[in-house]
Amino acid sequence: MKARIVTLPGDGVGPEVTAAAVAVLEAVATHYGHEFAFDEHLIGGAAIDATGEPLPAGALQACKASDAVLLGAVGGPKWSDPNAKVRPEQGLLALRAGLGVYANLRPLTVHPALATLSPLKDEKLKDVDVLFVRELTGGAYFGAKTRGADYATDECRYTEAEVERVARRAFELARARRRHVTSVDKANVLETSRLWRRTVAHVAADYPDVTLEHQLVDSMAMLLLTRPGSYDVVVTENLFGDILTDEAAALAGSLGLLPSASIGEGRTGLYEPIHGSAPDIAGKGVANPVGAILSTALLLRHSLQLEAEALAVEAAVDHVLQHGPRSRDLGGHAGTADVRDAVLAALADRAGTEHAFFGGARSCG
Ligand SMILES: NC(=O)c1ccc[n+]([C@@H]2O[C@H](COP(=O)([O-])OP(=O)(O)OC[C@H]3O[C@@H](n4cnc5c(N)ncnc54)[C@H](O)[C@@H]3O)[C@@H](O)[C@H]2O)c1
Ligand SMILES: CC(C)[C@H](C(=O)O)[C@@H](O)C(=O)O
Ligand SMILES: [Mg+2]
Repeated sequence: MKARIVTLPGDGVGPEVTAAAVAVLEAVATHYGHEFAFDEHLIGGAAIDATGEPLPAGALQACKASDAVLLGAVGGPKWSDPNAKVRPEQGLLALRAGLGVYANLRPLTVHPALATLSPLKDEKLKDVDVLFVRELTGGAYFGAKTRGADYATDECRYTEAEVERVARRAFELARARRRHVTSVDKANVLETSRLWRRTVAHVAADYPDVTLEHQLVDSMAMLLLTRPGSYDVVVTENLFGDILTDEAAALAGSLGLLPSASIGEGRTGLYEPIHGSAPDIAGKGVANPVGAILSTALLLRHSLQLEAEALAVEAAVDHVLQHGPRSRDLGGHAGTADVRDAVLAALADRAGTEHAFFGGARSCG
């Protein structure tokens, strides 16, 4: 198949992990007979430096016209002055809103070979398979903001329609999994959470085959560490989802491991690792590219409907996590390029085996 993919490397380690992810997509195209055209644009601090804006209009236009967008990360100390008028993160929020990608899927599993890196070193880890569905285009991120001489406000606003559409996504996804949804809110305090809880319960009535439980976010933060194996699909609002998924990444062994897919009603999905620009290790060639590479698997699955190719990328990553080489965050010494090359080799092996087995018959997807 032919596909147009916009890449937005961004800042810090963003360009390093994005380059590794693009190499994997290029290899998939070669091994499986696809044509992927890549079109790189600026976002974040790099875009501010070049144009004064965190998301130039041309970049957003190119994203909207593409089949999928692959993003690295934005932000960094250079652009973090609290008095700055324009910030890299605004570019990312404008992109998410511009593409209308309201559902951010963040899968969490713990690779058995990495279990010793997790803060939980016991049986609890082996059953961990959680899909976080984070609402991505509403809440405090997008409400009105004010700043006075000695105060500031961030309005947190949700409409029923915004909650309903992300809740439906969560229930649909649960149907293809273990049919359990945990909705996380702060309904004991926040009005938006009471609207959230009521709306999710209303949606649940259309999915009698899926069980729904409600959980307050503070206790959820604890339960994620004490019984992570009890969760299937976890749906929550924007800010809670941001925080809980970094916590979840620690269970997996490193923030560098987790991928994400952001989808809406439009045809273009946005794919990015959940980590940031990691200023402390940027430019050293040591960032873990696995979160970005696994984001390409989600891109192949959700935007291009290439399930076999997505599974091949995931299997190649599994192989590398099992046998190494490992980047520093996983206790190893490998650089970004070493991990990339090992994934590419595992992918080539697998594609070779599939071709031998199927006689190349499925190579054109
Ligand atoms: N999607 C995004 O673009 C995104 C996401 C999160 C944070 N940010 C931005 O990134 C900047 C830095 O934020 P932060 O330091 O709080 O979070 P961060 O995710 O950049 O880094 C947190 C810690 O995790 C480590 N880490 C992150 N990614 C890694 C990788 N691939 N391999 C190995 N280690 C990795 C870092 O070295 C650091 O110690 C901020 O400007 C923030 O707004 C952007
Ligand atoms: C950079 C920031 C705006 C972003 C968010 O909070 O959504 C990041 O933390 C993430 O998780 O993608
Ligand atoms: Mg985050």
